[in-house]
Amino acid sequence: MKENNFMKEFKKKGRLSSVLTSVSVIAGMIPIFVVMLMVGFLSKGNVVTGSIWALGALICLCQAVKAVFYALAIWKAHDSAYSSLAEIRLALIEHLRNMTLRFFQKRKTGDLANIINHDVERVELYLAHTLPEVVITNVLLAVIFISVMILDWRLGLAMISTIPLVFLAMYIFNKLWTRMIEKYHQSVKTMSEDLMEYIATIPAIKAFSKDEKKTEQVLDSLHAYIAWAKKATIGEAIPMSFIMMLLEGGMIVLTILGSILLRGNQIDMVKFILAVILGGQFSEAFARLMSFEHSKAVFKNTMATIDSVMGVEPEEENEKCRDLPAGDIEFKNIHFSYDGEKKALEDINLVFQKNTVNAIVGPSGSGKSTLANLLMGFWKADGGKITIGGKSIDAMHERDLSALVSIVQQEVFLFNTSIAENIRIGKKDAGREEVIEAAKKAQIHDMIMSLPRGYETAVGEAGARLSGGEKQRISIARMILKNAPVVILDEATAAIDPYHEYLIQKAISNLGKNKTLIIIAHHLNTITHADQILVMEDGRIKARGKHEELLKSSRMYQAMVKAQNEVDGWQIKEAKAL
Ligand SMILES: Nc1ncnc2c1ncn2[C@@H]1O[C@H](COP(=O)(O)OP(=O)(O)OP(=O)(O)O)[C@@H](O)[C@H]1O
Repeated sequence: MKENNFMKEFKKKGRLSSVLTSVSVIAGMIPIFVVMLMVGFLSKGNVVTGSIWALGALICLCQAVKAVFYALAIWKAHDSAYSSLAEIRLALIEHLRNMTLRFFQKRKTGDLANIINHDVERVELYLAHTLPEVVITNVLLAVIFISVMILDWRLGLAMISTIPLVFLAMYIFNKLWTRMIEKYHQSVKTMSEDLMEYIATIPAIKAFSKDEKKTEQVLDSLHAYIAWAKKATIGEAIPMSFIMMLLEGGMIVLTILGSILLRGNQIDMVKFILAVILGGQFSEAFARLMSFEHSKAVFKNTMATIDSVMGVEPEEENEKCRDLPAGDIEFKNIHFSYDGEKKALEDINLVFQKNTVNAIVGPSGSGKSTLANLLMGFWKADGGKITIGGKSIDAMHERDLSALVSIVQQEVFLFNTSIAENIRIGKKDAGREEVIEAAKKAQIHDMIMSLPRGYETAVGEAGARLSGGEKQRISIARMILKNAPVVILDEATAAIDPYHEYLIQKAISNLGKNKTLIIIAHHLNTITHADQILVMEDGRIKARGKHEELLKSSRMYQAMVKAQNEVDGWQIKEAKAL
């Protein structure tokens, strides 16, 4: 749904509100004319008491009609705005549902959440509050202008004589405001991203107590934003005062011309006073209309932000296939860069044979996770080809690839529902017995049973504070249920105590023999039995082979094993000392 379609849709819904608003405005104007008419009659002395009562009743009726129709108009505007709001949110969610994983790797989730929550909320603000006011003001301006023209066309033209200058000034200032609003949006976005990151990392920040600089940085960015907002307010106030002055100019022209016409008996006093009153209302209403320009610019900017998501066409999906091509995995001449400059993977050629255990080792930043990301289809290689069972993953449907390859990531995401539901994500129709069986294989059943509500314990409950290792085992239970032929395990980098490491190892071995296992290993002692170990450095594969072969052939691997042994020796000493 693009901006235009969306606006068309809203305007259709908002038509009734506009009609109600117009009736309310006209009803509000009638008393002024009636009073002036009465003043005219009074000045000629031909008014009976009954007419004054009738006039009072008419004014009351007009005010009541104005109030009732205004309330109805606002209700209808809110009704249309809220249904539009829901429609935009649904359209956004539906659109995001169709986007491939690659899209979510590029767009920050915080940014998308901000659009769905705050930007859409801003649309409501404009549609439900500003737009009805814009309609009211436009109708009011039209009614006033027509009335003054009927009173005396020369006064009508005098009233609008400075309007061309107002439009010229608006044209000039609008460019300045558009820039200001873009800057405002950008700074609000940066500030909210900073704040979100800050709140998410408070525990880590606190751990650094006095030495941490992040709090000051966030406060600085808030102060900078406030200083900028103040400057922007001045940038808006000064041009607005100038425009107001120009509008008042129209009133002055009308008063001078009216006085001349009055003196020359070309109009009577009643017409003159009525024109002056209406002229005052006209410039007031016009100034209000101008003040909505700012909201309109914010609205346009918001719609452009929403369009930055809606405008991205979902990538065309490949056909789903009937027989998933489980088999050897092959990377042929793979090149990849995240930013188009720095190579994250270079000239990768490898084969993970079906149903073998493979390990990828290497220093931090050497490209291990990137390799897994490419196999999962999170990112597309810049050059080369990845095949599973001979079929290129680029030609596979996203769901097929996801059915073929599972990943247990370092950071396991758990939904805030029961532990059973979290495991069931692996297979949504799995029965309770199946869930328990998977948890047993993943070595997490006993821990779950020790919780007060067992499998029904919600992950967010105080009793279910799970350690990194426990979360990984829940994730392994999901994998067991999912039963994909290829499993990638991104080992936690953080040190896990030997007992938990043993449980994770046991859980992995329970995944089943008929799986292709790819372990991104940070603890070398867990992969000595692997059928193939790839040693990576700077995005390239530097050596490959079994543990014993690499111990002989790769200096880098030797150094890594030596470092690991030192850590293990140190851990054993620590344990003995306790
Ligand atoms: N999302 C990303 N955007 C940009 N660059 C990235 C991204 N993810 C990783 N990189 C960069 O790509 C290179 C390879 O990173 P990768 O995460 O694959 O290494 P790794 O070997 O898995 O590291 P670690 O052991 O620390 O997890 C690094 O230079 C890293 O900074």
